[in-house]
Amino acid sequence: MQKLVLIRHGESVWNNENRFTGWTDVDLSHTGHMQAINAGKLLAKHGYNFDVGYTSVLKRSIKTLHHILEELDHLWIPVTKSWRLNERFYGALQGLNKEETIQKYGAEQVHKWRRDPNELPPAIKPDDDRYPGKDLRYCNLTSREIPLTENLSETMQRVMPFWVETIVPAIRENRKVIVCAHGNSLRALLKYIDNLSDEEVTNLEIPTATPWIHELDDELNTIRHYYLE
Ligand SMILES: O=C(O)[C@H](O)COP(=O)(O)O
Repeated sequence: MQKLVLIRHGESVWNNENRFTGWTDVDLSHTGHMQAINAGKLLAKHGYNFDVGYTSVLKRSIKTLHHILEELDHLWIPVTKSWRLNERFYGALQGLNKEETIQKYGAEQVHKWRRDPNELPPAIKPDDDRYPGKDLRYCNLTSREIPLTENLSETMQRVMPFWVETIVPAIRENRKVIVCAHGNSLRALLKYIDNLSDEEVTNLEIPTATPWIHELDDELNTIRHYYLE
């Protein structure tokens, strides 16, 4: 039996301001830093340690993992950062306040944008300042890989190769793995590895900075999962 630890980043400044974030590189709030440190302390208290860590290329997730590894005195382990673990790209919603968006478009539409796996938020255009193609960290992506908007199914399509080609081989080599990512990239990952239905994934809400333990069998199917307390 292998234990895989998944964790969503701590509260970000825009989580706190209730704004759609997506690929915007927003920092952790003070609360977010504290949540991440506490998550590290909790993992330490339960005797966890890791051989390898994976995270996105967004600082709220990178810093959360860093805090955790610092608390475990494990800052030295290899950490791979990949755009494939980024939050879902929220298109033209990025930067908007979620409550104001509900007032403008209605609760039903906003719920669909947020939780329907097949609903696409309004797209940006490549001349938009929010276009990731303007950001150096994405310079090796093809134009097809750079999103203008994304639904959860598309997020799953880009998370999946990272799971299959990078994380799975590490688990098969018996390495102890922690993945620190985002609400929707983790939902996408779970949809794939646990074969969740659209309805199940729609109802899946992942709290910030709470270690989520997945016990896996030899085929890497989840036997059980729980949040560490
Ligand atoms: O990108 C965001 O705004 C959040 O990290 C996730 O938002 P959601 O819960 O509205 O999908």
